[in-house]
Amino acid sequence: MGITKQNVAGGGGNSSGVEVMPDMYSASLSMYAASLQKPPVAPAAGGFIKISRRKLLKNLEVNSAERISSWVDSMKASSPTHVKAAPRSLTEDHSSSWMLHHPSALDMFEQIIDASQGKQIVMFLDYDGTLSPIVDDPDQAFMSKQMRATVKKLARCFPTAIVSGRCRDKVYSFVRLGELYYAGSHGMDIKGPAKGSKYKKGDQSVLFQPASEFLPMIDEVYKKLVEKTKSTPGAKVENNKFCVSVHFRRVDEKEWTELAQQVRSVIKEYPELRLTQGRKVLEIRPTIKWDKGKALEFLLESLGFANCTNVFPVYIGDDRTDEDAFKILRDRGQGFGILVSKFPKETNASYSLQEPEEVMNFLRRLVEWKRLNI
Ligand SMILES: O=P(O)(O)OC[C@H]1O[C@H](O[C@H]2O[C@H](CO)[C@@H](O)[C@H](O)[C@H]2O)[C@H](O)[C@@H](O)[C@@H]1O
Repeated sequence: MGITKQNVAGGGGNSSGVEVMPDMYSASLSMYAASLQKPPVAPAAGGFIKISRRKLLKNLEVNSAERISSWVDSMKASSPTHVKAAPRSLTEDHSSSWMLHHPSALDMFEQIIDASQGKQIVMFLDYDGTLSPIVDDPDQAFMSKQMRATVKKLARCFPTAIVSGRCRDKVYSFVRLGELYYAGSHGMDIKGPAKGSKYKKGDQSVLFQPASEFLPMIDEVYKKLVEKTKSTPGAKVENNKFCVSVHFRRVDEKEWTELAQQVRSVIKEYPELRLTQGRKVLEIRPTIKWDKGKALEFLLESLGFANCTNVFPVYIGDDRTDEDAFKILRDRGQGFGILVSKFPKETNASYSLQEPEEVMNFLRRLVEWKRLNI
């Protein structure tokens, strides 16, 4: 394998180890950028920056308040109710121009197949919001029987991997298909098929966990977050093994600032961790240079397609964390990403699908095309 532990170690967040990925709709983007680009203070003679303790504490407080406020702006921006607040005509114009650049993968099916001709299609599927509809309770995010049957057939036709922010065991308990590759914890926990995949390489099953030394820390942070957020009604902390999710889908918007402060008060003690955001969820993970994009490259390599030109990876996902994988495909100029979204979003994906039902239809068409073209 060309990917080692050494080249995944290293910082991914800013100097405080905390990074929020802001949403395109948010005015917070510029505020966030500005907060990262504060003019440097000129050092005094001798290389020291002279600053009184009182001023230092005051600065820390202000920075912390700014950071909390940019988190909350970003939390609001990721909520469709805020996105819909734009004037209707503007939304419609934006929407149709977005669809021109990211057409439906179902409408473009023939063109997609033409582009893949002669190449090995490899399928990468996100779970929540892609294979299963978004629901209020993360423990109830089941995929339908029909979707499961479709993914099973898909895996007979093409090498297939599930790439999820969830803990690998949890996503496996939802999907229950032993013939797939699974990358849990945003790609930080990769395992090859347990049984009967014709795409399995060799006898050994792949197992790759680039963040294993963070396990005790993540466990500790999970417990602290559970304790800290228990006073916020609706907050739910999920242990995803190599990362932790703090859900605010069921938290009243008036409590979001309080929740952000609670999360910040825990993770400020851990510069080795960073914060990113998904759909109504704050995600805390190690600052190693590893994400769903790196997991995609690792899996292609494991499948024997490291330097191949005749491979055609297709990645389908709905979340900000899936953008890392879309970008890898765009940069490699191989295959493409499909964003699952009902709303226009800034994305590196080439095509779009509106919801898991459309994802299932797209996968069924792939299976049918393969059946007719063996
Ligand atoms: O990479 P994914 O498979 O998309 O995982 C990302 C997060 O998905 C889950 O949360 C999301 O789905 C929940 C169930 O529909 C929903 O309640 C929540 O608001 C969404 O953010 C999962 O629970 C998280 O741990 C994952 O990080």
